[in-house]
Amino acid sequence: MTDTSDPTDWTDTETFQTALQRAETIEKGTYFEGFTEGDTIAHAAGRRLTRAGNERWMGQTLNHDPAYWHSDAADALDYEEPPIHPDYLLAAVMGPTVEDLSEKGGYFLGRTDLRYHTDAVYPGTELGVESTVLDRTTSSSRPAYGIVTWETTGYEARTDEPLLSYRRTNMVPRRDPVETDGGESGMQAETESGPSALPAELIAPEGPYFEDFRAALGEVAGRDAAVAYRHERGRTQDDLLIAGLPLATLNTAKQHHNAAAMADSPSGEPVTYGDVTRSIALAHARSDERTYRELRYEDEAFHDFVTAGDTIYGFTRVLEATATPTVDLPAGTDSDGAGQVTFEHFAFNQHDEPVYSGRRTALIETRTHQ
Ligand SMILES: CC(C)(COP(=O)(O)OP(=O)(O)OC[C@H]1O[C@@H](n2cnc3c(N)ncnc32)[C@H](O)[C@@H]1OP(=O)(O)O)[C@@H](O)C(=O)NCCC(=O)NCCSC(=O)C[C@H](O)C(=O)O
Repeated sequence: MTDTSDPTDWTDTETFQTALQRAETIEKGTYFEGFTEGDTIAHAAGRRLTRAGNERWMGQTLNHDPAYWHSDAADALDYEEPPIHPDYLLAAVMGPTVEDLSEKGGYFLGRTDLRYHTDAVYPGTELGVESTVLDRTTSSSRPAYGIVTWETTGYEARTDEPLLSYRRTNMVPRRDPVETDGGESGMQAETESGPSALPAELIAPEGPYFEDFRAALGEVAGRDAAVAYRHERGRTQDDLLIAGLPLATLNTAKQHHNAAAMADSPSGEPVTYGDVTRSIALAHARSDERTYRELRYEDEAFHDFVTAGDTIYGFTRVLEATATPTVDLPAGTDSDGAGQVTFEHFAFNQHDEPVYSGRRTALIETRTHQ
């Protein structure tokens, strides 16, 4: 029987605070010491992908490509129906991994070898997600942290069909830090080492088609010049971007939604989820090109925090353009009417400081694609 004669007033503030000090916390997440190379982790069930979730992500990040919500536009890009946007798919795959891999906090440092395995993913897909610990190493600059790399695969849970995979690296807090994190950001280090030499001339392509990127590369070939340009749009960080979008993908990292916990962190406040920052910069770039398919991403890195009120802009460098794809195409992708372009994209803030960079290979429509 329940004892109703408890003399303790648990709602008395002093009593309650004492209880909080004495009580054990049932923890979430995994410290660095909890990861063993080679271990595979099956994450909790992922989201059932919906048009509403897709459109919320796309609308807020300025990925306003109608192929992902309008049937005629989808048909023009050879889709059966408007598919799930690749950036939303990526965030929805990473979301359920956070509880197991990165909820303890620490920095999302970067990701590489992101590949899409299938031409399109449609609403109604139910995600399954699995990760393997590839590497764990002590951080020499921050003894309070270790550095862990995982390989993650997102698949259709009912058929086991792989949808995408990537390798992600985070700093992960150690259970027993030997030192607190007082390190400075990567941008500070870069400033101290001084600017590196740029090509004498930066030019922009004349249009958004494959031929325009190839012509621009032809123009700079053999000269002290590069195809590199900025995109005009910016997106200021608000609560929906910082807390709303990651929570909608099941991303439980406290960095994005717990202001009290973040008050004691180096940023002093919640920070934007790396994949939101990235998606905004990519949206700016995509608005100046005729994207046909996303193929792969390499060497993505997050260089500095993004917080409320920061405005994210995009900058693009064009590295290569080939009429015939040189990378493996996702199953079912037909590259007719498109050429392969490799870009380096940057997100930067209102102080012109880069906060994200990554290499992206995509199929870009040719002028003749109907
Ligand atoms: C994180 C930073 C503060 C680091 O700054 P700085 O110390 O100047 O940079 P270093 O280049 O020296 O890197 C520190 C150590 O980390 C290793 N490192 C860095 N990048 C990688 C990588 N891609 N792969 C492997 N290892 C990497 C370096 O080798 C250094 O190692 P060591 O010398 O042994 O210590 C600064 O970069 C920063 O502030 N970045 C922004 C971070 C951020 O805001 N990320 C996105 C938001 S957080 C998020 O999205 C969380 C997400 O939800 C999740 O759950 O993951």
